[in-house]
Amino acid sequence: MTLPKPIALTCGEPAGIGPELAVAAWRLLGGHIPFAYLGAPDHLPEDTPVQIISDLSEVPDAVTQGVPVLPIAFDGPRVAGKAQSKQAQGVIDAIETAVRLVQSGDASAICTLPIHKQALQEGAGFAYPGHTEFLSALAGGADVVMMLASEQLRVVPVTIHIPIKDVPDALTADLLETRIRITHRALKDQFGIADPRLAVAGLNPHAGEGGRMGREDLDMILPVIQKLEDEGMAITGPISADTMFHSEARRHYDSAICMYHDQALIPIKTLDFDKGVNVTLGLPFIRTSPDHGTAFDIAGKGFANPSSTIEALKMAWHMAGGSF
Ligand SMILES: NC(=O)c1ccc[n+]([C@@H]2O[C@H](COP(=O)([O-])OP(=O)(O)OC[C@H]3O[C@@H](n4cnc5c(N)ncnc54)[C@H](O)[C@@H]3O)[C@@H](O)[C@H]2O)c1
Ligand SMILES: N[C@H](C(=O)O)[C@H](O)COP(=O)(O)O
Repeated sequence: MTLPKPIALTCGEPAGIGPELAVAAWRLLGGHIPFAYLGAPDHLPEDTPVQIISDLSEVPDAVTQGVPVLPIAFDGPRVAGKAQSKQAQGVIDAIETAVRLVQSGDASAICTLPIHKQALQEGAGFAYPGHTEFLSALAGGADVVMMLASEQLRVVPVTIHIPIKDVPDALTADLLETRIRITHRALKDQFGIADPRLAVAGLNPHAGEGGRMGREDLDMILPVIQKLEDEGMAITGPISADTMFHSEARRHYDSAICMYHDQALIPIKTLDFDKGVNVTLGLPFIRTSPDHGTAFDIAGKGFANPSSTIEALKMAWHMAGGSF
């Protein structure tokens, strides 16, 4: 059987926990999921056995000896816990390199370690609020969906990285319908669910309480749901967001569609912070990521939990056709 190509694992913010997570993942996965770290070899913890490679075809041999590293130029050493402006461009270069490798077919998927958005904006004028939007742009403006997924729950925020005050205006019927259709398709194609069931949250308290606490639920969300239901989609809502995440409620859907970032991410990070995976749907390639950020407060101290990174690598590998 032919194995999928290796995964390109981008370093993310070197001041964060990314470098130590890459090494922990390599040790725990024991080479069963071949990946290359795209970053600076000297940013990895001191005792790391590093295998410098120049091409991803070298990964299957290299990964049994050490962490395969495809070097990306960085200005200076890592300072754990403190982002340096001069290193912001290297972080972006690693992501762009990974995308080139997956688009050329040299990588089967990309997995991204956390970036610090503020550091990238201040250091390199990074114009995107996150990987999701940057990857969409690198893929030619693809309509994408941010999903966070774990064994217990999948969630999709319809609006993503925008201020809460802008949410009502950004939420349109077109956007909602597009995000739902992409999610539905991906649940079939990438998660193997034959007839996905979707539960859509309302925007307002009690999903608007019949229009008494806001009209978006009735005027915009409900008609989209009815249209998709008429087409045969298994979809319900708008549901009051405060009651759709308890264990009995979760048994009735395969993904929750939420109206804004924290409505979606608070429940999954509360239930499954250690094992949640951030996956971008709608791209012409596979992208996963751990569900946490750069964790500057613990970077370099050696106790960052690698479980979410391992789950992200496993999901990418599985989606690429690999087994583990
Ligand atoms: N995929 C990504 O690139 C991504 C994801 C989330 C947040 N971020 C960014 O990360 C930066 C910091 O965000 P934040 O402080 O809100 O969240 P965070 O996830 O970095 O940290 C929140 C808390 O969780 C802890 N934590 C996080 N990951 C951990 C791990 N693997 N093991 C043990 N403890 C862990 C941290 O120590 C901290 O106390 C922000 O710039 C944010 O935008 C990036
Ligand atoms: N919203 C994500 C989270 O809180 O986990 C995080 O910011 C990552 O987003 P990107 O994958 O777009 O960087």
